[in-house]
Amino acid sequence: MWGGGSSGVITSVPANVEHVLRANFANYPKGPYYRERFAELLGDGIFNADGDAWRAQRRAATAEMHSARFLAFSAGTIDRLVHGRLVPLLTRVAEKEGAVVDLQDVLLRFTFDNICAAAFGADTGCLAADDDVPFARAFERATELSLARFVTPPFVWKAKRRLRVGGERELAAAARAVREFAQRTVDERRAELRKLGNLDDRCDLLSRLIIAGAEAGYSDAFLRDFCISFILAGRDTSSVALAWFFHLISSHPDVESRVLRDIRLARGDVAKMDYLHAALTETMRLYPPVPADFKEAVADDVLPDGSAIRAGQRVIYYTYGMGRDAAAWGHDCLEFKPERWIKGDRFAAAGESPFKYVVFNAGPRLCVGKRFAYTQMKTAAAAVLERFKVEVLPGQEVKPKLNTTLYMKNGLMVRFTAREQQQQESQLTPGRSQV
Ligand code: HEM
Repeated sequence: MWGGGSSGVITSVPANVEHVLRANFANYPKGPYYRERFAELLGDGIFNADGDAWRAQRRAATAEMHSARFLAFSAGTIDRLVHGRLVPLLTRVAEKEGAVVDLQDVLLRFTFDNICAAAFGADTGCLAADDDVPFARAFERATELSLARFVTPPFVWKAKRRLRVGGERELAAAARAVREFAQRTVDERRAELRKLGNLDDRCDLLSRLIIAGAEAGYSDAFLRDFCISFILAGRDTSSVALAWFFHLISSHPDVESRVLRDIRLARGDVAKMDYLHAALTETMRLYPPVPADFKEAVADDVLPDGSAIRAGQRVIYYTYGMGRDAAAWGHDCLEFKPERWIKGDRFAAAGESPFKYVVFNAGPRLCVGKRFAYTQMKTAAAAVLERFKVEVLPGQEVKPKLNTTLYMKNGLMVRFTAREQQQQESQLTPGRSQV
């Protein structure tokens, strides 16, 4: 990449990916190229860290996120947001004659609120707000401007950073706003602990880490960076997956019927929604929220397919291409078929190498939020689909945006119709199909 100031190999071969992500893990950290570009926003947070700093945060994150306490708490935050804010908002849209909404935008607001509630115990209120929320806006700008560094020659953005001009000046301000918000939340939570003597009523990650930190000695910077990394990792990925899911469902009525049946049979227990789980998994095979990712080699190496890698070069693995490879998925690899993931009537990924489907990464740096993400996506999809028929407006161009997250470039304009209303209308209008 001439502009980006780096070189390397791009691959979609599962054996190469397994080599990088697991077999020779120590040789492929995120590396300085990544760290430098995200330094202002992420500091030493888990998403940006390698070595001991990464290991310490990974251990803390895994212990907390797999605890029964956090699982119950996060399911509660998801439920409250879905039923207390998302469904009422969509009901208002459905009630307005002819109203159209950008579903991707609504979902992005939902997941931002959700990840902030889980990470900080903070109510950012994006779903309820008519306008942009300053913290969310600062976070978005800081992310966009950090990513711009990946495609700008280093001497250009480094000179702008030194001179504090243009996008670099804006990045410094946006990252400062994010870090100040995070620091304020840490200060307030520590003050609450001093006042009450405990944080027993709080189950968010920050509060649990403050308690755990009494022994482990986590600094304010550790806590702040950890939470910011979590927001970056968890804010947009599940919303774009959901947006692509609704898009695919709208053109596959047979899949929609099976999803609805699955939702009804599960009676509100998302763990039992196997077909919905499969439909989301299949959506992300075709539209992975993180379409490509990379690691940087510490020492010279040779990949299993014979490609030579020099120290400092990057290995980019192309998740989007891997999901659409006939060699891995068969001649129907471009078709949306959730049945691929069903054995009997249960979801089954068994037999699939985790290095063939690297949507959540694989190996020691597997996504920590995978379970959270599925609960969140299934709860939201079930609540929406059982109440509304989602009609994607015809004539719009739905296509991916060139970005590190697979957003829809122009959003997804949809209309909602309440299911009961839709049933009445289809009884009155002969020929209109009923789901
Ligand atoms: C559909 C939704 C999601 C997808 C597809 C996804 C995908 C990924 C991928 C590809 C990575 C590896 C990134 C890298 O190493 O470069 C990752 C890491 C991570 N994800 Fe997710 N993610 C999702 C949702 C979430 C959520 C909701 C959270 C938080 C609750 C989360 C937390 C994390 C964290 C903390 C890491 C860093 C792990 C580490 O480096 O050890 N993710 N995710």
